Amino acid sequence: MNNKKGKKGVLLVNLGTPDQPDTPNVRKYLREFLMDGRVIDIPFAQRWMLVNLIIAPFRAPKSAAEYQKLWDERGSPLKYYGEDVRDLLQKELNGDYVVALAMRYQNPSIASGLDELKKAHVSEIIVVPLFPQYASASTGSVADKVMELVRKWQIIPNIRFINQFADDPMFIEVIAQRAKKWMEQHDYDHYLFSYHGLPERQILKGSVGSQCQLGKCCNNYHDKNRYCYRAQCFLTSRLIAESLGIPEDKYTVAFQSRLGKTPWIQPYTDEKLVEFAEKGYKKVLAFSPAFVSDCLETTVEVGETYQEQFLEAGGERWDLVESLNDHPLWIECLKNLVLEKAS
Ligand SMILES: C=CC1=C(C)c2cc3[nH]c(cc4nc(cc5[nH]c(cc1n2)c(C)c5CCC(=O)O)C(CCC(=O)O)=C4C)c(C)c3C=C
Ligand SMILES: [Fe+2]
Ligand SMILES: [Fe+2]
Repeated sequence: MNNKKGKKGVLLVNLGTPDQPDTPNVRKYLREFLMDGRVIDIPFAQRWMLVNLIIAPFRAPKSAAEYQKLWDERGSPLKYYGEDVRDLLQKELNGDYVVALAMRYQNPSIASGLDELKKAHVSEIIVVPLFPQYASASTGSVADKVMELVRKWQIIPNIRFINQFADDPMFIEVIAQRAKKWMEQHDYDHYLFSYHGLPERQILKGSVGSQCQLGKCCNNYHDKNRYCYRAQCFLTSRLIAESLGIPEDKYTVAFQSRLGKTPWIQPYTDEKLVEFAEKGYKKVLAFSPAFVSDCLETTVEVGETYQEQFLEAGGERWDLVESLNDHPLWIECLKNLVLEKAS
């Protein structure tokens, strides 16, 4: 080999999606997903009973119906945009890099992505969990799985994890550009930044030295709450709002998709949207900046379910800013993260 340093590998990892939008495939996906101890962080036996006897059997048919709304001729957007982004990033990085795509749950698996990189004899692996804000249930789980697999290798290459990019200027810029298209066409009364929720205890468990007191600390992002998911969500929202000239009193940060009975981080999106209608807001533009591609949580939950609820509560217009998907600046942003270049 001429190049003594060898190629470097990039492993892009998103959450995962069912193979098909039918009940058996959704059940299989939910089982793998929710049996992850970083997602449902309770003792194994309790988790097993909750997932296998309650959530998977009852939730699977309902979720499958939602997935059918999401599916299009190319399948699940989370997967096909992942494939597009992998191919575009491979073109952008020169031949010194091999880019592989993996999903934390279901397919293509992290094991198959790592295998691809191993076969390419990469000297280093850069793992990019496709979650802008760090959470143990998403980013942490990807790192956990990669380490579980790689620790069995005879030769362990250098590995670098990109743990968050909540304030990356190019990431912010793509969302702002997508939003401008809507803002040029409509005069919105209010803007909503809706993020995937988390059980409160998961944030508190990561709060070293108890610096994170939910609701009190998250507006202020600093080195001690750097990995507080809620604080990062506020940070992303503030940066997008600043970039679009949206004043503080015209936007709200909220959290969606709670599961189970324990408290999740607040405020809750479904409660906020009713409050918006009660306050007389007629036109709302929603952002989903926890997701890099359109998926069930964005297109169906925010774009359809919350839209219906807002209109029923008296609102007149509810639009959703598309995710980063295959935007050229998003590919540029990933390239910079991999090359450790400032955006
Ligand atoms: C921002 C990243 C995500 C975090 C953090 C996260 C935590 C988390 N999720 C659940 C439960 C469910 N999430 C579901 C779908 C889903 N979640 C994310 C991302 C994060 N989840 C995405 C991108 C998706 C959509 C995937 C797709 O195929 O489009 C689902 C399945 C759908 C449903 O039945 O509603 C569940 C369940 C928990 C419990 C949790 C943290 C504790
Ligand atoms: Fe989720
Ligand atoms: Fe916090």
